[in-house]
Amino acid sequence: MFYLLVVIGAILLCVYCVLQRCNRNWKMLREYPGDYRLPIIGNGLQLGFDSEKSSDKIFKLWKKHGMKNFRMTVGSEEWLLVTNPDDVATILNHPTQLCKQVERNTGMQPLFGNSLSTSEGERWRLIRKLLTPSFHFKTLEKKIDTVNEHCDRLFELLDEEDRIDAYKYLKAFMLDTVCSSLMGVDMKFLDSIDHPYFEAGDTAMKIITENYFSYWRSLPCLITFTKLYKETQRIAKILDAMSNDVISQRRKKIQKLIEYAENNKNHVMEHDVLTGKECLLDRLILSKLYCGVTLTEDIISEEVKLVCWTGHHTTGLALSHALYFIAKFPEVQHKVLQEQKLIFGNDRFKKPNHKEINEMKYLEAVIKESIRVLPAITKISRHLKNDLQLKDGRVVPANTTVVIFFKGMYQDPKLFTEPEKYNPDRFFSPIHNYAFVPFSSGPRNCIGFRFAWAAMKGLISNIIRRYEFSLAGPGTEPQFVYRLMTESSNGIQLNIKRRVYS
Ligand code: HEM
Repeated sequence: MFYLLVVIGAILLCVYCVLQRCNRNWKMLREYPGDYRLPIIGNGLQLGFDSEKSSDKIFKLWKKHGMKNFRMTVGSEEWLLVTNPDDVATILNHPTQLCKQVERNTGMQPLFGNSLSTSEGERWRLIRKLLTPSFHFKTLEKKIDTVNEHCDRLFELLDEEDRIDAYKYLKAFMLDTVCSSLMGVDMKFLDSIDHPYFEAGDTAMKIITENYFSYWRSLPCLITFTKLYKETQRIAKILDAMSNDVISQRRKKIQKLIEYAENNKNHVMEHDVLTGKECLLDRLILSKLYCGVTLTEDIISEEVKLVCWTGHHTTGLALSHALYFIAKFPEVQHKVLQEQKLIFGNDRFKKPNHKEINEMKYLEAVIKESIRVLPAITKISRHLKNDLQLKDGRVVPANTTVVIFFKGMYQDPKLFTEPEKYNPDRFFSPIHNYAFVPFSSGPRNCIGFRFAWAAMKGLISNIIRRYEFSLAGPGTEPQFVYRLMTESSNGIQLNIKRRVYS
């Protein structure tokens, strides 16, 4: 009887503590605008049941609450949606608030395990440190050479076409570039643009978005009976097969290189495997050499899967969207071309180098404006481990999910005048340093941002001197959907014609 009373007492104490804590959190959160919350589901119904439309609904709520930071309760989780750039700076630059949102991680983990983008603590620190040298700016010149090489292969295909779905070609181009530059293998995806990996990669994005907005996702007993679960298993197998293929091809190459080095002792230090900067996969496979820890096969496979998918999907979308706007606005296309002529004269075939890529300021503004209008990633997040004070003195309590809502920020007239207009020139006027951070910032920013810029500017520089682009015409206008990334459900259909220089 005594023990029973102790147990009941302990349970009551716990309940009391939880209620107290919620109450404390709620007192802090209700300082922000937001709607009335229903018991258990909170404001969940306001997101609806179609995950593809949830981001649009959040956008409408943001407008309703004065285009300012606002709160929502989704199931049992508290969200603060942030669009104030001063607050974005505080959050992203925080040295210890580095955990990602629980909902997003639950969405990604079935496909990408506990890889760099979802992990925290020791695992995240170890892998981040191990992979960072592969993205160092000193490695860029070589990466640009790889971009140029794959452009040649891409143009052999485009020369045969007069109309393309840019997604198909540019995702394959990016995946080949990622595999060659970072994995040290030539996978030749451009030779099979209908490879099942691409359908799997697209479906992965839908699954992550659906998981993100499904309240019942954290009940595994319910999930295992759903169609979504079976689909997730199917996609996971395809993504696994691709990364395992990449790893086994590189392992064979490493083996050959080591044998060669053993037989030719003078050449040992000359090879990439032993200088170890460029090839990300070598750093994973030979991790003992670089960080003193041997990684398991599972860890290597998860990291390769993540880098291949995220590296080609985000950049492939951003590139396609930039070409879409270039095709839609002939005056923008003309200015991009003029800038190329200033750099290369009338040479349509000169491959750009790092210095020339840095000179392409107008092209950079075009890509930025394309990402602003169609955010490659619509939101990023941090799950707060401790209370966090924002600039106006209000405190966001621990356990809140802070969602940096890019889609809202980029449409905020306080930050971008006439935000509905596509106007690359706006990037030549001063803007708040944290009003536009598509690659995030601070200790957990996008590890691949330099590579992404080099690939995007390198590809467009090559392609725009070779072809003219226009929209494919009535009935083909892209239907944009705001998943965790912005995508068109019917691709990006463009007319393409060999360019004649006047
Ligand atoms: C236009 C292209 C790209 C965009 C817009 C983009 C954007 C982002 C953003 C917003 C994040 C989240 C950062 C955060 O939560 O603070 C991220 C993370 C990441 N990105 Fe990118 N990215 C792009 C290309 C790439 C490429 C080319 C690679 C690699 C080849 C890459 C690899 C990663 C990885 C591994 C992470 C996780 C980093 C971590 O959590 O430590 N991304 N990216």
